[in-house]
Amino acid sequence: MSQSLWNRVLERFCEFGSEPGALERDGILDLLKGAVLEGGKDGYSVLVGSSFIQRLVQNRYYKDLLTAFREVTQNPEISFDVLVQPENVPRKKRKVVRNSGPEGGLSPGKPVPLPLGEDRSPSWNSNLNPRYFFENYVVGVCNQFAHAAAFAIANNPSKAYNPFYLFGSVGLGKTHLVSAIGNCMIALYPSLKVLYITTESFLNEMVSAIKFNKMNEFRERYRKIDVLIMDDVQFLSGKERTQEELFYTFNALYENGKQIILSSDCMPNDIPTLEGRLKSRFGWGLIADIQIPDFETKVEILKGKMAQEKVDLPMDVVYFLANSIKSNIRELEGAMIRLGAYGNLMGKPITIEVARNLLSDLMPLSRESISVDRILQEVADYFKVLPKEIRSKKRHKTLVTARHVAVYLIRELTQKSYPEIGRELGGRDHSTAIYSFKMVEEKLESDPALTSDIVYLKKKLEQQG
Ligand SMILES: Nc1ncnc2c1ncn2[C@@H]1O[C@H](COP(=O)(O)OP(=O)(O)OP(=O)(O)O)[C@@H](O)[C@H]1O
Repeated sequence: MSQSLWNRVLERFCEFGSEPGALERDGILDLLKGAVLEGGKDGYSVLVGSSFIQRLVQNRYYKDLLTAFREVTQNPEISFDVLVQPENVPRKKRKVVRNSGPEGGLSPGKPVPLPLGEDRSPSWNSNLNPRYFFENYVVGVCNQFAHAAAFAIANNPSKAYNPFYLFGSVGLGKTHLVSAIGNCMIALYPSLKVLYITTESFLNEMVSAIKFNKMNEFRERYRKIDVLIMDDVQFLSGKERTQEELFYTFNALYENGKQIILSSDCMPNDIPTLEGRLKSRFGWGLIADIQIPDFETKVEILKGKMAQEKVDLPMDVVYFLANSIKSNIRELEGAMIRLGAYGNLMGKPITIEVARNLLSDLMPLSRESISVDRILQEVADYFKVLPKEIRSKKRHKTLVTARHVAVYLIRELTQKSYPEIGRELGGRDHSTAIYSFKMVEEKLESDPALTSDIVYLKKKLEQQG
């Protein structure tokens, strides 16, 4: 009953969508759909998944939600609290952790009501993607430093590090992290004017302002920002006029103590034809990078994305993806979505074989760069036997297991067909190779020891290329 009331409130809330802040609202909806409405005559509580969402709702959406709530219930007196629902929050702490939100101290515990704010609805469109926040950003060795810096900046705008320059190669989570800073800031400090803009949009706005003789308005708009988040500044390369305009914007903001956050795919010095004065300014504060994630971080990211997108893949397929897609998280995510869609549309279980066939375009490199001899050597070392024994006809237990594992890894990590694998393994028949592969594939579901053997060996082979 309460939940259907909540859904009606959300429907009404959506209808306020043409006002400033509508973009954020579209994203906040996803977060709010997971909330639970409790209560009755004396008042209602909305239980949300984390203190971050609590703050976001409280500081930015409360007034509109309350209006929607009152309209739907036709009760102008009614109100609700926003509480954190403890069991909705991930508790696991491991080497790779999903962050529990800003301020460290905002970690979930017993429900914490916040004082109801006065009207603090947004009148400023930050242009931030509301799906990117600290809580769904997985922290691993690859991004620990960048994350810590981002977190500090989010909590102390303009005081911690200014400017903050984040770089890393394609699809490694730069936009996610800089957006998380912005989203956290507007949750903690609702009156801050945070603006996220891509370098391309900045350029387009400027070109249009020049065309329509509106440069004063353009400059005015950028001078009144408290936090400028500019994504992909490598695209400044070769754009002299844009560089010049950004230089003036940068100076005005910096001199007024405003926070500047920049992301790029390389260090300032490596952006071709970037003016020296911008190069040096970009490095005035803190430069941090995001590196290629390790296997565990990729698995953790995949698990988070699967939960978010409601995709259910078996763990061996998750390991397979994390192992095969080397460096681009966007590709990893795309692969997961593709497999999820295939599973839904075809109604078939997703196996490693299916994944390999569907995603062959994403993983050609890993399948070409590892030789059969290397795989046999690694497997032999691991099981303390010799490669020639794996190829032999001998059938004692360790050798049989090593042979099955070798077949499985060759099939996974190379382009070899089953007949070729059979030949490589001492002239065996292709049906023997298929049997070995299937044996391992089936056992992976139920045999943790075998799974960890495979994961270890794959990781080792892939790392050394
Ligand atoms: N550590 C992480 N935790 C959770 N999700 C991540 C992480 N790193 C990347 N992602 C996800 O990967 C996808 C790509 O990330 P994002 O767009 O931020 O990358 P980028 O570095 O800005 O890419 P580009 O260089 O193309 O601009 C996003 O969906 C993002 O949520």
